[in-house]
Amino acid sequence: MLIKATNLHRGYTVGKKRVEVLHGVDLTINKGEKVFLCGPSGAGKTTLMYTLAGLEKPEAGTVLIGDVDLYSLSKRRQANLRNSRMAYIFQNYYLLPELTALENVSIPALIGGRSNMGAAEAALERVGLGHRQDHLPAELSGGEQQRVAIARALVNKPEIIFADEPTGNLDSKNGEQVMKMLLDLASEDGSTLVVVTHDQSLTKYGDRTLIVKDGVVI
Ligand SMILES: Nc1ncnc2c1ncn2[C@@H]1O[C@H](COP(=O)(O)OP(=O)(O)OP(=O)(O)O)[C@@H](O)[C@H]1O
Repeated sequence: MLIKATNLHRGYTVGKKRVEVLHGVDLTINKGEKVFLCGPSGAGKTTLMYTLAGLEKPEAGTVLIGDVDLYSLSKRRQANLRNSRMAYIFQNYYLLPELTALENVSIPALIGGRSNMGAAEAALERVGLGHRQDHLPAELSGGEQQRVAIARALVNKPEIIFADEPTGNLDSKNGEQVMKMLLDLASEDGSTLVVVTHDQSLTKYGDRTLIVKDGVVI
């Protein structure tokens, strides 16, 4: 067991209205597993992933990462845990526009206090973009930008990669290529992968698909 969530609750209050999103979610994800979170729009997939990923504190319940109770840690220790053991990929890539592809990929190493351009170059090679390292994000296609974001996620060899609709902005052919690349590279490194997607046709590449519906995992 690498991730164990127990009885997670999360809702939002907007004005006077309360929306319950997670109603007591329990799940376990094993080391090296590739898990998709699917389900209808608004079901709470992103909320669940953010909660597992240390990005959104549940109102009740616990998230264990290995034997560490994530939200019982101080904010600083949570940040250290995220930086050292996790990586994130988002639908909108979130590359820094004024930095080159190579500089973007090197950021996680710089945050960790290690300047390692060699590792960043190697990660860009792994996603097939060694020849684009000096390009700015605006000079790359959507699929290429997401491959740079994948290289950035891989560069520190994280234990867990969380991806929120990583192919949501790509056409179906590009999306399938990018998803396959992400799964293959995570497998090579033995990383655990948690991916939110609404595209059920891509879930065949994973080990397990969890359906989020009405605030629970079914
Ligand atoms: N910060 C917020 N404030 C208020 N409501 C929110 C907030 N974040 C999410 N919600 C609500 O929580 C519910 C679940 O949102 P979430 O983004 O987790 O769903 P999802 O399954 O990922 O949806 P989609 O597939 O459409 O992205 C939605 O009804 C949404 O409006």
